[in-house]
Amino acid sequence: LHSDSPPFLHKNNEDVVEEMCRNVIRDMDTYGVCVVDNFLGEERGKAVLGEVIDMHTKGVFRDGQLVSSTGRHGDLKTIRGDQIAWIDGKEKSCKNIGHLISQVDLVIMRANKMLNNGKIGQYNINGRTKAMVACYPGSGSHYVKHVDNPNRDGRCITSIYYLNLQWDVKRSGGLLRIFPEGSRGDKVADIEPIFDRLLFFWSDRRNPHEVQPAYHTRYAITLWFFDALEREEACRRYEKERKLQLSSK
Ligand SMILES: COc1ccc2cc(-c3cnc(C(=O)NCC(=O)O)c(O)c3)ccc2c1
Ligand SMILES: [Mn+2]
Repeated sequence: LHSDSPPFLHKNNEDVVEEMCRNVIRDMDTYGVCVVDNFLGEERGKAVLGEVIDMHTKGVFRDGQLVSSTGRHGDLKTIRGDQIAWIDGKEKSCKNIGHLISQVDLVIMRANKMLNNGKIGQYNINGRTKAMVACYPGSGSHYVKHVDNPNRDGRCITSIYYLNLQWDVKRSGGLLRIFPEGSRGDKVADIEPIFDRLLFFWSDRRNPHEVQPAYHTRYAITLWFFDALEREEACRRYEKERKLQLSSK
C-alpha cells in the first residue's frame, strides 16, 4: 500500500511522475486504496500547512457539523465534527494549496491516460470538486462510518492530503479507518493522517470509512475526482428532479 515518492525536487521529472502513477494504478486496482508518502516534500508541505493555519486563524472555516438527535434523551450526537472551507486554489493567499492541487491533478490525469486506454479503473476522469480544507478541532471531533458517494453522484476517487506534523495516533487519535467492502471486518486499512501523506481511495460503497476521535487539531485537504459518465447521469437526474419539484409547486 505504501509507495514512498522521491524528494520533491525531482517531482517534475517525467519518469518519476510516471512511476508514481503506475503505483497509484496498481494499488487502486489491487486494494482500492493507495498511500503516497512525502508527496510534496518538507518545504512545500510546510508552506501548504502555513496557509491552512492562516485560514484557521482568520476564522475562514465553517462547521461541517451534521448532527442527529440519536440519543434517547434527544441529546444531539454529532455525525461529523470537522470544520471546512472550499478553496479553488487560485486565491492569492492560497498559492501553495493551488500548487498541491495542480500536483494531485497531474498524477490523476496522467494515471487516467496511462492504463485501460484512457481510463483508471474503468473510469474516465474529467473533472473534480474544489479543494475542501478540513480541520477536526481536537475536542474528540470525529466522523462516523460513512461512504463518500453512496448514490452515484459522479465522484469516483477521494484524494486526501494530510498536514499533521509529528502526529501520533496513540496520543492524538484521528485515525482514518477504511473497511474495504467484502473484508468481513477482519481486514481494515488504518491510515495515520501524517504530514505530507497523500491518500487515494474509491469514493463509492467499496470504501466505508470513519475518522476516529481526534484530540489535537487535525488538518486535511480533500479533492473528489469525477467520472465523466457517472457525473453526467447524476446531473441529468438532478435536473429532472428539480424540474419535477418546480412543476409540483
Ligand atoms: C453538503 O455539503 C457538504 C460539505 C462537505 C462535506 C464533507 C464531507 C466529508 C466526507 N468525508 C470526510 C472524511 O472521510 N475524512 C477523512 C479524513 O479526514 O481522514 C470528511 O472529513 C468530510 C461529507 C459531506 C459534506 C457535505
Ligand atoms: Mn469521507
